[in-house]
Amino acid sequence: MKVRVAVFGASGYAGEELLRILLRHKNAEVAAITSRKSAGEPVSTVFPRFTGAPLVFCEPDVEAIASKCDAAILALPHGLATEYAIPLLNAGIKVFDISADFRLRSPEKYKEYYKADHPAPELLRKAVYGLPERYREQLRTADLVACAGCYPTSSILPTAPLLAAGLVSPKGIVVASCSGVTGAGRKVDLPYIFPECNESLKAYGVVGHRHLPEIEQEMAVAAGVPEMAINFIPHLAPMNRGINSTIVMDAMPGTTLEKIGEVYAQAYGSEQFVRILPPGRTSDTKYVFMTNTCEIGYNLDPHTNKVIVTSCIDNLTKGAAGQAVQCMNIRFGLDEAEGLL
Ligand SMILES: NC(=O)C1=CN([C@@H]2O[C@H](COP(=O)(O)OP(=O)(O)OC[C@H]3O[C@@H](n4cnc5c(N)ncnc54)[C@H](OP(=O)(O)O)[C@@H]3O)[C@@H](O)[C@H]2O)C=CC1
Ligand SMILES: CC(=O)N[C@@H](CCC(=O)OP(=O)(O)O)C(=O)O
Repeated sequence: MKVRVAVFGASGYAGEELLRILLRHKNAEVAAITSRKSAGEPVSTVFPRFTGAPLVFCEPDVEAIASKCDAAILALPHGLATEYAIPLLNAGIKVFDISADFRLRSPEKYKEYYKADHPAPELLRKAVYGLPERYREQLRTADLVACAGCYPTSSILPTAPLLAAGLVSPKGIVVASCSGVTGAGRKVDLPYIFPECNESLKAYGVVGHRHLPEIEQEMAVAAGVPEMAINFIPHLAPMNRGINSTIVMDAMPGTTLEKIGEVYAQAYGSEQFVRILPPGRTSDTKYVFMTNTCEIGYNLDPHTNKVIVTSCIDNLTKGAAGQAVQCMNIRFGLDEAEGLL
């Protein structure tokens, strides 16, 4: 079986990574790639690495594209997904949205952080959160998948099992994350040009970043509490791709390194895309570069009684395109790792 996949926003960074994965995927066929600026151009004009692939960018014309695909992956700037998702869903296409548009369950939180009413709150209820290690069963039947964000993926995977097992307190958690510059998209904008971000490491959005409610939402589900309040401190790091999140949590009484290791082994021992390092080690973006893996290291500091975990992903793979394809593989009953190893 070949799933016919349309990629909306294929000329961006997430789009490029989707094409890299989908072109080697045994059970997927790229049915359409969209870009307004490059419509009519062969894919190699924008990405020479795909020279030889018989793909030409087209306008994001939903009706024309819906008739020739089974799945649509939306790699568009946030705020646009609803206008594409509704007609695609009506045409029976499975939709995998890489943007943030359907990730928050609460329309009120969406309004607070995205400064607009959600255009289709009923779709927030319908969407399944696209983080396979947490929602695999629901993904098997999902029509609309809200792929987890990049910072949230790196934050939720290492914390959820510890919160669920009661090894750490849900109060007072601090997540400090560093992202490569491709996280900001393929655009020309002063803070992201080479002289500005090279040889520089800088925090931004230290209060109220738009990924904060997404991380809190999923941590609260894991902890079994109605709401959580954490600090999320993103940084722009002078590298192209990769995210490292360092997460500091209060250990609950009786928490030991051994227990943390056991909980991780139970949660992720059979997961193909989560690597738990031996106790005392820290994760490194170098070892997840261009992979769909989340690498997690864990430590316990007896001096302050804090659990300190580090977690690395490639923002474009496990943080975006790889995650979307992993969700698509699950939804279509394919080998979950197809195209991703
Ligand atoms: N970069 C990352 O690490 C991650 C990104 N994401 C999310 O994935 C989405 C894509 O990100 P990224 O690839 O970085 O973004 P880019 O800016 O690199 O690419 C955006 C793509 O969308 C197209 N596009 C832009 N505006 C419109 C429009 N109004 N209508 C139709 N198409 C449009 C662009 O092509 P054209 O303008 O030619 O139409 C381009 O192909 C975003 O929502 C982002 O937040 C999620 C996780 C990680
Ligand atoms: C470095 C950088 O600018 N990162 C982006 C987040 C990356 C991203 O694409 O966010 P989504 O996962 O919500 O789509 C930011 O801070 O807004």
